[in-house]
Amino acid sequence: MGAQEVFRTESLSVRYGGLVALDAVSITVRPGELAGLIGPNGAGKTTFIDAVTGFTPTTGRVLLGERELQRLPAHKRVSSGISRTFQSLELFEDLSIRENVLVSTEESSWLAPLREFVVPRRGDKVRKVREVLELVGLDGVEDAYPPDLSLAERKLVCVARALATDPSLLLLDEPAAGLDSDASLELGAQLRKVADSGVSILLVDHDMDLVLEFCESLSVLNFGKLIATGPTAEVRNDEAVLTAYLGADDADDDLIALEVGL
Ligand SMILES: Nc1ncnc2c1ncn2[C@@H]1O[C@H](COP(=O)(O)OP(=O)(O)OP(=O)(O)O)[C@@H](O)[C@H]1O
Repeated sequence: MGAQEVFRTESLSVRYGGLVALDAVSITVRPGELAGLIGPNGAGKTTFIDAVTGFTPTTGRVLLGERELQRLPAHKRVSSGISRTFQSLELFEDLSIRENVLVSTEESSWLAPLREFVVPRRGDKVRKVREVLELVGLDGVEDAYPPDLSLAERKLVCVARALATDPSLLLLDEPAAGLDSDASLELGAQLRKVADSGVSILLVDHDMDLVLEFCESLSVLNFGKLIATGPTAEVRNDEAVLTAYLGADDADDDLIALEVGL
């Protein structure tokens, strides 16, 4: 892998029966980059995240640094440095924010309780929770519960929880869904800070203002195929991208947003 890349897929493909949901997709992400992955509904964006994180069977290669991950189960990919969030908020409502984030610092090994007994690490973990909450701009919320927070804050807790595993690549599946445009832009600014701290981010989102404003590079999927990838300024003017969005019959909010953004 080149020095300018931290993450790369090569010809990553996913089939669901007769449907090719992802067709030989090759994407790279650079260190500290906030990269965007966009595409119309059903284009294969979540499938790409599932494929990279080991949630669905694939062909092709997934590389993080020099390490090949495509044959590893999902939990080993996490310990190798890939972390993700899900489209739905996956917070435990009756656990405090501290406990919600602590969950992802727990080791999956059966030896973990023994190790914890010999060398207790709860203090380190609590410090880690504070550190990742600060990184997403949520200082002092550890003792609150998810219902006490705004939707935007709860989404940032999900990002913090993904950060608590010390990933070198963070995959975010539509973190701005349901946020108004101001909250979405605030989220983008916060993600920019996370990327600046050295964590590379691949951001899947429908919010075109968000990706055009904050992402340094964009990859565009359509019907499972990668139709463009490169610096945002180039991809936003790409002919195939304009056709995929503006040529679509279904002019829903996302497409209108891209049209306005373009
Ligand atoms: N588990 C599955 N089994 C069968 N087909 C699936 C499965 N998951 C996704 N698909 C199909 O694969 C295609 C890609 O879906 P995917 O959810 O990856 O798209 P997306 O770009 O994330 O869409 P959206 O923007 O609506 O979230 C769609 O045609 C979808 O119906």
